[in-house]
Amino acid sequence: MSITVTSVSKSFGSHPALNNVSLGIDDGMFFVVLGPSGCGKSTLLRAIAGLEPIDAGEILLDDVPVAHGTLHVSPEDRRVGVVFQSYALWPHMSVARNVAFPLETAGKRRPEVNERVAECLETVSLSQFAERRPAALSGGQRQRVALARCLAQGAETVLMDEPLANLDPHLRSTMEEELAAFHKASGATTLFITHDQREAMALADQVAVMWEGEILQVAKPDVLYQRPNSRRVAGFIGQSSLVPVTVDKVQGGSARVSFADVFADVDCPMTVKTGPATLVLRPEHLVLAPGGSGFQATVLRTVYRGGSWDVFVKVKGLQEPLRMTLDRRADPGEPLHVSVLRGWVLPN
Ligand SMILES: Nc1ncnc2c1ncn2[C@@H]1O[C@H](COP(=O)(O)OP(=O)(O)OP(=O)(O)O)[C@@H](O)[C@H]1O
Repeated sequence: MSITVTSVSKSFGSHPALNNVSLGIDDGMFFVVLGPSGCGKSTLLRAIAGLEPIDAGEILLDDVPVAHGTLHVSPEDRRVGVVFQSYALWPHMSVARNVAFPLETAGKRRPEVNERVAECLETVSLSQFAERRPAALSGGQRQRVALARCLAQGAETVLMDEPLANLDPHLRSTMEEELAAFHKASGATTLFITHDQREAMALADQVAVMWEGEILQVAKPDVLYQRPNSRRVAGFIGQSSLVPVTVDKVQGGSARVSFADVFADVDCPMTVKTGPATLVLRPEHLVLAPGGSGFQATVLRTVYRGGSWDVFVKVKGLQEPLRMTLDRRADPGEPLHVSVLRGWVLPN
């Protein structure tokens, strides 16, 4: 099922939770909405599910309007499954019954239901808890029951609101793999909401970065990382140093830039012109230069990351330190020779 959101706005009192939001999700896509707490992610998901009426704009499912003007198609008639952060389980039913319930109400036969429930509980590693009540489960386990229920329904479109939020890191990455495998096997269009950029990068075909009710950029994860369209996206996705530079020369998608006494050839959007600009340097864009080449930098502080060190270096003429990753220890005060391998000039 494809999802098209066009110029959707929604306010709570005078607070705009969604401000002119537009996005297109193709049939079968794994689409992640990424943004900090309170930016409007859940409101967007609820609007698509039909749980929140919108003030303006239009929402189409498979090119059919479900919200527009006075039209508001009810959630039951939108054929989308929703997994919430708060698990919404029936407390008086066992785990297995919670998962089976939507299949039973859809009129599936008992052997088929049992088989499907067993499969889905296996997927979320909860087979041994099938007869427990939700109250006797941990938060993470309840979340997995909610996921299993959604998987069991085989919904054509699944909307997930931070479904992995309460899981410990190990289980979280297992569940990420399960979700990716489920998505591949089912082909269900998936809208996944998270504030965790690592999760977004791992799962998404496309990521929309959201900030204060607006969509800042929609792109594939690698494009978002390598070619952010603004300081905000560059700062929100991955680690970066934002360096004020002068663009001296532009040719196609590359630019020669200078800052302090440093010259570097980097990537840039076609729209960039010569003059002042901001350069995004990821830690891996900076490397130790061989044999005293490159420019001089002094180590300010280091943080051990298990196998590598985050190193913050001071460069004469730059106000902010640059961040790089080294595979050896470097001590504060140590002089380094550094060169710029790559970089990305932000659009003006
Ligand atoms: N029913 C409501 N009444 C009033 N304000 C609301 C309501 N629902 C959401 N808001 C406000 O709208 C804004 C967006 O909320 P929303 O839940 O969509 O954010 P979010 O990005 O999903 O946050 P989180 O990651 O913390 O769940 C917030 O400022 C929130 O306080």
